[in-house]
Amino acid sequence: DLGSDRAALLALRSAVGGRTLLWNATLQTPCNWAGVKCENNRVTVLRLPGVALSGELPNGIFGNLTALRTLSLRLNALKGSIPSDLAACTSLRNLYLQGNLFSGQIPEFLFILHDLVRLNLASNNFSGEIPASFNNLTRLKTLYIENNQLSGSIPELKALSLDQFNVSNNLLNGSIPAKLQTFTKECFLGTSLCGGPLGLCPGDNGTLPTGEVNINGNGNKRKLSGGVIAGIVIGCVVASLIILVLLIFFCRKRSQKTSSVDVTALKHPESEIPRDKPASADAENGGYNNGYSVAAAAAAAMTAGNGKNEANNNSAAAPGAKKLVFFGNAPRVFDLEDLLRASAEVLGKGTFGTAYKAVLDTGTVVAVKRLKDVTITEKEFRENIETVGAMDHENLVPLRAYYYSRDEKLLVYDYMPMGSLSALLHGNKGAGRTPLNWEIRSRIAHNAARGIEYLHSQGPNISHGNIKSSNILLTKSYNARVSDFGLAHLVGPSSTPNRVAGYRAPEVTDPRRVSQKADVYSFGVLLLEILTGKPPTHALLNEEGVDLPRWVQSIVKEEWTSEVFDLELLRYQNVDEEMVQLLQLAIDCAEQYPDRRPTMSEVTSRIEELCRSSSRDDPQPDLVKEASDISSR
Ligand SMILES: Nc1ncnc2c1ncn2[C@@H]1O[C@H](COP(=O)(O)OP(=O)(O)OP(=O)(O)O)[C@@H](O)[C@H]1O
Repeated sequence: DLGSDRAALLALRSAVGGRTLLWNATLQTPCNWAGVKCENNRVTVLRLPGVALSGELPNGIFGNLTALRTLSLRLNALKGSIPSDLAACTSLRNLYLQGNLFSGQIPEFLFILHDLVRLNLASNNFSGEIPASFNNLTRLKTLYIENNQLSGSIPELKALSLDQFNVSNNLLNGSIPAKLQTFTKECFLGTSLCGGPLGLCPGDNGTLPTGEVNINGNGNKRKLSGGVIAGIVIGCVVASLIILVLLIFFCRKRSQKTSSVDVTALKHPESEIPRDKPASADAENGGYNNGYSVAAAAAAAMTAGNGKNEANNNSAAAPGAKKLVFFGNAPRVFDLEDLLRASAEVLGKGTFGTAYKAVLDTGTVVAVKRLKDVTITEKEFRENIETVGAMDHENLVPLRAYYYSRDEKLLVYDYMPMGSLSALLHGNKGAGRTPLNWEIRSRIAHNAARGIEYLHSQGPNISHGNIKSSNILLTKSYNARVSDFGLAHLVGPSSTPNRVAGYRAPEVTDPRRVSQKADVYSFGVLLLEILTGKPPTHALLNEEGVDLPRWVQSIVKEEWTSEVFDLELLRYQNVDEEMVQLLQLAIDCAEQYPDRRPTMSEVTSRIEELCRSSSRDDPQPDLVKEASDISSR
């Protein structure tokens, strides 16, 4: 009954949960505890993903939770074997244990659970062979067992009709059974398997096709004759020489080009920006230097060397180069002339150039970014900017238009009146400060995650590349929008200011070589910043400062404690479970190894899950939860 379910949950908490599961034990019913769902007075769903559970699951707990249909303990630090009394949970349909440290063989008792539909044991330390008894689980649709130490060959799984399957990164060998050969090769990589998507096995049809070497197999390579080897070596040497000659040729061409750019840059030096006050409003403080008017001068600087003059002397410019290029079908409400006449004010100087607030005659306010150090070609620039302009999501700051000429590159964005998250968190500590309670912070985190998730959904190679709190801008109602996306691809090599380093994933050694997983890292640091109220700095650059991920991890390792959280946040409420869950998510995102970080869509659904009670603008949380349950990867 519910009483014994409740007792079992509390036993689970004291065995592996420590203080991370802040379930309110004074409540008689466990049905409102985070991660718990009931039906007909029994606990049917237990989802505790990524909440730092650790240690071994003892026997005697799951034997009581016999009505469980979904059990998710993924992304924790559970070790040892799966307790055998789980066999009593015969209604179990979904079992997600991926991302733990479970070891030993895949236990036989799992095959009594005939209702299992989704089974995910990936990214653990399971060893031994894949049991043929999987054939008992005739309803199984998902079998993920990748990233383990499983050995031997894959048994025939004739009784199963799987939709999802992955055995990659195991010690498996032998041929892929016919029934599984419909899955793509990614599902088998990192093993010594052969056949199906990985190509023929030795001995299939007598021999390997001529010239084919099984790159996946370990002992399956056929010996090549001395003549063939000599041929390959000579071929490689000749090819390297040709590449070398081509490289020298292109480098020469490129250096000629660079010097011609330098000459034109001298004609329109940066010094045209008024120097009465440095044009570097502290971006970390929001960059709103009211009363500092650069007005017409800045507007002129924004378009230095172009406009009317250029019409006469820049005949090399592409057709339309003297015009603002607008995105989408929206009517052109202003043109370059209007922008020139606008009064402008410096918002701040960033990695890619200086940002201005420009107020047009019509009253329209826009933010104009004047890019510096653009070294890619015009064609590349226009292609890249088209991709940026095509992005359309309520949590992205829309890029309305751009201007490109040889000497000037301008980007026109919607102006965001409430400034940046950086300014909100670290600016104005005195009276008149917007109090940042949990509701606002968690909503900003959710909005930003959605914006980045949208970007990532546009293609595997699309990433933001510069996620940080000064690029999270706020609307009047404190909804957040992500800005500055795609700019890393628009400029050439340039030095990156120190403050970016605190957000940069450890594997990103060249700031332009960004990836979605690197974005997830930066987003993790951003979450830590939201929760701790501390700006990230880089240990190497500022020994006094905090390396946020390391600092938080060191505290969390000792004991879960309220010390990590921003005091301002704690002024409104005690540390509660959602805050701890968001902290755990932040730590997961800021994992050192990219593969261990969640994807942005996983991040969004985890935030949605934990915001459900506090956020009113949560879109269809149940749908999202179901989706994350099914794809739980
Ligand atoms: N559309 C906008 N509306 C309002 N303020 C903006 C807008 N775009 C940028 N800002 C503000 O202008 C300042 C400078 O922005 P900018 O993006 O040039 O630099 P940054 O964000 O500090 O660094 P980076 O160039 O690396 O992104 C920041 O404080 C930023 O919050």
